[in-house]
Amino acid sequence: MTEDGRGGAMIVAERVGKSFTVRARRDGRRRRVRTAVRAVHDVSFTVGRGEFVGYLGPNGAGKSTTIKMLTGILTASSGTLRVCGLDPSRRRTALARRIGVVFGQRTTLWWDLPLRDSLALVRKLYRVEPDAHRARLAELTELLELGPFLDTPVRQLSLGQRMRGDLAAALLHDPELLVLDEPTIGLDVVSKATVREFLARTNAERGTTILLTTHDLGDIERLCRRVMIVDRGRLAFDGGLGDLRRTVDADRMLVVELARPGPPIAVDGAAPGRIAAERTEGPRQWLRLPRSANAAAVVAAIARDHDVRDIALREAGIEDVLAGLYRGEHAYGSAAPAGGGAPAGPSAASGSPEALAAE
Ligand SMILES: Nc1ncnc2c1ncn2[C@@H]1O[C@H](COP(=O)(O)OP(=O)(O)OP(=O)(O)O)[C@@H](O)[C@H]1O
Repeated sequence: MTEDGRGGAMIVAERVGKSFTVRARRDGRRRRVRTAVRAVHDVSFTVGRGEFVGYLGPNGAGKSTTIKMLTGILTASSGTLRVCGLDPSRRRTALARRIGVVFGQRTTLWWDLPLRDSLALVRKLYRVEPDAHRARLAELTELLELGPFLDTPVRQLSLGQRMRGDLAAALLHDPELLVLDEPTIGLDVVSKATVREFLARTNAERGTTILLTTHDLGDIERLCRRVMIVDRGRLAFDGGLGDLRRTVDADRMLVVELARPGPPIAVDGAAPGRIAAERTEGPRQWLRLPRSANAAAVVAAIARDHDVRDIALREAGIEDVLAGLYRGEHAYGSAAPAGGGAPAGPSAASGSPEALAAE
């Protein structure tokens, strides 16, 4: 990478950590104790120019804290961080000219101003030349379909309209990197589709690097070629969605439709343990198949012993995979993480504060 980050790597995080000091009563004691909460622990990764990366994890995993460090809002407690070749907390203003940031839960627009005026102020903040601004605004207006509400005060915009306005504000200065924290939260299916389509085009056609935090699995499946999963402050997985499915060895589900309702089906001998229906609904039954089970043998055994109308084998969707990971049912694979972080383990310290000192 060159000094200014134009060579290839857009984000380089090396063993980045962040601890917060909080004061809380512990074990019913009256005195409050200062404790350190490790929100992010030794996270290392590199994001290359032009990548579209999902940054995922359960609530409280450390995603927002990471994004705040990347954008210079928070300073890392340990490790080194470079975004566009800059140290975000020391070069916040210089960095702001090169990145765009959207927080789905908050707007950066001026509440009382029409969207058009809000965007004009953004132009001034980022010192975009008037001609470049006009051209870029026209382009964003078309892509994000802003036309019908450009002259409406931001406070009167629907959530979906406001989000499109926020995206325009974040991209008016044509940043190299776009950081998004839950950009589709609360949006209806049509607005989500518009936002996703826009993001996909921005990445593909302008080459904008995008880092996306979301709990919306549709966002991930539609947009992210690479996902990083943070769990209790540690980077637990870094790879493609397909790799994630393979790595976690997620169970498959067999859905059997019998000719008539009957007792729960059970099959012996096709896997190390017994496979039994975990759910029945009239003539339909659901059997969970571990990866180690021989699906053909299970299907043959059921067909031999039951009057079967239909059988379908459902591969685990990304939703099942992530739900299992977050609940701790699957171990993260040893292939992860790339970039040098350690797999999550019982020693991960986020959410388990360490006492510093009694007040
Ligand atoms: N300012 C703060 N002071 C103390 N603790 C904090 C602070 N900000 C975050 N934390 C703690 O750090 C941990 C990580 O929080 P963070 O907001 O980064 O998680 P997240 O992955 O973004 O969660 P969510 O998906 O719910 O938004 C949590 O245990 C949280 O309580």
